[in-house]
Amino acid sequence: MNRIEIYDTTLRDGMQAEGISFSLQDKLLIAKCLDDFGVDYIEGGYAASNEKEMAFFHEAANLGLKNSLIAGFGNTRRASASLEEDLSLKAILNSKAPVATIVGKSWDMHVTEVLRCSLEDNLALCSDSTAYLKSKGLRVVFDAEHFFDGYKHNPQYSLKVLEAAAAAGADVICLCETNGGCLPRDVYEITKTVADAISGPIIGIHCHNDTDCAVANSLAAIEAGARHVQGTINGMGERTGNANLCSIIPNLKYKMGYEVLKEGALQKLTEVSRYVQEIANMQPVANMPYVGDSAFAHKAGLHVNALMKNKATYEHISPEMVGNARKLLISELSGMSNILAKLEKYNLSNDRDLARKMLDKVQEMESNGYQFEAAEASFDLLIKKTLGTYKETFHLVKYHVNVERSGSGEKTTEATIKLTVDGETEHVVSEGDGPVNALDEAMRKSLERFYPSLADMRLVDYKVRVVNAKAATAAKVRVTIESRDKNDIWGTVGVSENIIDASWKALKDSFEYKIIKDAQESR
Ligand SMILES: CC(=O)SCCNC(=O)CCNC(=O)[C@H](O)C(C)(C)COP(=O)(O)OP(=O)(O)OC[C@H]1O[C@@H](n2cnc3c(N)ncnc32)[C@H](O)[C@@H]1OP(=O)(O)O
Ligand SMILES: CC(=O)C(=O)O
Repeated sequence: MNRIEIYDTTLRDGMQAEGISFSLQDKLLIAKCLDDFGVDYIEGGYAASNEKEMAFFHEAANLGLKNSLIAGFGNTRRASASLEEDLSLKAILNSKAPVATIVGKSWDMHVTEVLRCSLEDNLALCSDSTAYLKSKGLRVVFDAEHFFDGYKHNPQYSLKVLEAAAAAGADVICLCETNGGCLPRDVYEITKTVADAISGPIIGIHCHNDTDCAVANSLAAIEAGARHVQGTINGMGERTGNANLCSIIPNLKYKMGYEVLKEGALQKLTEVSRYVQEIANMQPVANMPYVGDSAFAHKAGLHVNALMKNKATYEHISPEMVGNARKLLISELSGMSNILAKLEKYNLSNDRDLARKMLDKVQEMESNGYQFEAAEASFDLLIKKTLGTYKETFHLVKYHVNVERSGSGEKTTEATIKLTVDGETEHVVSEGDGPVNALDEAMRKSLERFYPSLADMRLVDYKVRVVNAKAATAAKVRVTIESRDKNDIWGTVGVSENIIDASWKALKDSFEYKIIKDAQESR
C-alpha cells in the first residue's frame, strides 16, 4: 500500500503544549482548516476531560466536514470500572465521534507502577475496551503508549498488548514513542518487528520530539511498514512537541513518493501552518523547514548569483510546491546578484551601474546600523532615490513629541506635526498610548485629507534594537516597523541616536511606500 493515513492531533496532543490553550471557537476553526487541507483524521480532544472538549465534538458534527473523520480520544477502561460505567469510554461514546482512539499501556513498568494492576489485567483492559468500542460501530485506533520503551524492557509483553488489541478488532495499532527518547535506528527495527508480527490492523506511528528526531523517527517507522502517521501542525505538543506534520507530509510525498492527502493539498501547507500558528498565538519560527518564513530566503551573494542561473543550485524543492515563497535578502553579505535580482521588478536587472551604486549604498547604510532584510519597502524607496524617480509625497516642517508623567502616575503623550503637501500646510496634534503611537496618529490625521487610502493602513509590528551597544545610551537604535493594508504587508527601517527619530524615519518610509504604491495601482 502506497498511501499513508495522516492523523492530526493538534487539538489534543498539540493542546498539551505549555502555553497553548484553544477556545472552543479556536478548535472549530482549526478543525475546519484541517478538513479543507484534507487530513484523514482530526483528533478533537480528550473527551472525558472537560465540558469544552465535549462541546467541541457536538459542534464539530455540524461543521459539514468533507474530508476528515473526527476521533474522540480517551484511555482504556480503569481496572476498577465496568465497560459501561467507565468515564473515559462513556465520554468517547457520548462524543458521537465516528472514531475512538484509546491509549493503552504497553510498558510493563507503567502497568505495575502507574495502573498498579497485574500484567494480565492490563491485557484484559486493552482487549475488552477495544472490543466494546468496536461493538458500538466505531473505528478504533489503539495508541500503544510507551511502546518503544516497553519493547526495549520486555518485548514479549509489549507485543502481547498489541496482539490483544488486534485480536479485539482494532483498526489501527499505533506505536507511540511517548517519551521521545529513541533514535531512528531503534524505531525502524522495532517497527519492522511489529509489522512482521502483526497482521490485520494498519500499523501507525506517534512520535514526540525529545531528541529532536520526531520527524526522522516517524519516517523511519513508515520505511519499516507503518502506514498511518500521527503528528501536529508546526510540531506543537507536550514538552518538546510532537512530530511536525508540516515536515512529515512533504517528506512523504516529495522525498519518499508516498500518496498523502489529495492532489494539490500540499500547496496549502504554508497557509495551514501560519493559520494554526496565528490561532495558537505562537511566535513564528522563521527557520521551520518547508513552511518557515526563511525556508526559501537567500542571503549570501554567492547563493543568489547561482540561484539566478538555476534555482536548483540552492533549493531542494521549489517553494510553490508547499505554498511558500522565495525571498532574496539584501544585506551586507549581498553581492551584485542580490541587487540585480531585486531590480528585476523594475525591468532594470541588466543595469550593472545602478546595481553597483545600490550595493555601495546598502553596504554604507548597513555599516551605520540599517538592515534591509525585513525592510523591503525602505529598500524600494532607496531604489527610487538612486534612480532619481523618487518624488516626496509630503514634506516635514517639524514634529514635536511630549511625554508627561505626574507624581500620581498619570501619563499623557502628545505629538504635534507640521508638514506640507503640494504647498499646503497641515499642523495637527494627536494623543497616543505612547510616543510612536501619537506620532503615527498625528501623521494619519495630517495626511488622510490628501491621501484617503491611508485609512486602511495599520501598523502591525514595531521592533527596536540597539545597534552599537558599546555606546550605551548614546548608542544608535534601529526601529523596524511592519505595516499592512487589505492586500499587502511591508517593512520599513529607521536608524538614529534617538528612538523617536528612528521611529519617525521608519514611519515616514511606511507612509510614503503606501502612498506611492496606491498611486501606482490606481493608474
Ligand atoms: C500519553 C498521553 O499524552 S495520554 C493523554 C494525556 N492527556 C491528559 O491527561 C489531558 C486530559 N486529562 C484529564 O482531563 C484528566 O487527567 C482525566 C479526566 C483524563 C482524568 O482525571 P482524574 O480522574 O482526576 O485522574 P488523574 O488525571 O489524576 O489520574 C489518571 C488516572 O488514570 C489512570 N490511567 C492512566 N492511563 C490509563 C490507561 N491507559 N488506562 C486506564 N487507566 C489509566 C491512572 O492510573 C490514574 O488512575 P488513579 O487515579 O487510580 O491513580
Ligand atoms: C498517546 C500519546 O499521546 C503518546 O503516547 O504520546
